[in-house]
Amino acid sequence: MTSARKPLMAGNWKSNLNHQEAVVLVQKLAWTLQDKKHDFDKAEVVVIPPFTDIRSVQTLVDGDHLAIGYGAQDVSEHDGGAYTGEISAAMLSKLGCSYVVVGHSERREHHAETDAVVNVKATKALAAGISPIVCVGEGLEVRQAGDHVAYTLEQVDGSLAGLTAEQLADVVIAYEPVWAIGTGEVATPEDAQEVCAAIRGRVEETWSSEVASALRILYGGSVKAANIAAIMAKSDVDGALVGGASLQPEEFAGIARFYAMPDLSGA
Ligand SMILES: O=C[C@H](O)COP(=O)(O)O
Repeated sequence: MTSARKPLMAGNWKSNLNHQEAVVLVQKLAWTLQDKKHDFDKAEVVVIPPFTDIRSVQTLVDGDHLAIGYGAQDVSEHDGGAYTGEISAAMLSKLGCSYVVVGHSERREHHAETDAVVNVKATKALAAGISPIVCVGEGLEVRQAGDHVAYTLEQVDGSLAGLTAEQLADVVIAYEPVWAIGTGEVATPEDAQEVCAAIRGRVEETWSSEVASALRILYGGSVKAANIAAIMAKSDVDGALVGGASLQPEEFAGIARFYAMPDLSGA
């Protein structure tokens, strides 16, 4: 991690927690971070609840002046109209969302989202003033074939196609090897660094070194308080997109406080 890029720890709750449980979790997270004197300059902390929880989280964050940010797990390709079930970027903006996850592997897999769809969603988010967290990453077969870098860079190319350098300033990329998501099978810090560095290199080639050096690239996949310090020690990893561990406030607070954690990797 380079100091010019503020680390971002984003907790993707996926389809977990109703709006009442959401309030309890965010309160516990805020108390834990406050108790441990978390330095928000050292890591931005963001929760990504289901749509139904966002209004409650907004009310809590605003009412208690919390430094915790929040976002959504998906956004519509459409601006509004006759698209039953879709949530537009303007709606998320009105709810105060700073971030939206686009192209999560679970949406790519279960909702057949292509890079072209992810590209439109990222563009809609940016137009509404919301930073897209664009997810990329390979499955196990691709990894075993040794094609993980090329595969992931193709997703980066397709998902970010046509965006300007100015737009890239508000984009976050999350590298999530699918085989490491929810499996307990964490990629090694070296695995994460290899692909995150390749992504940064591709962004430098396509845009510029200024854009690449300012871009935050997260790692995601079985991140825990016990392994985050080793992952964050890598120069091209700027944070984490956390699933399961973000549902436990103590654990997620420990991840956010990676800078105070011992590196237990033995590396
Ligand atoms: O969005 C988060 C990722 O899918 C990682 O999930 P996980 O930390 O449960 O492996």
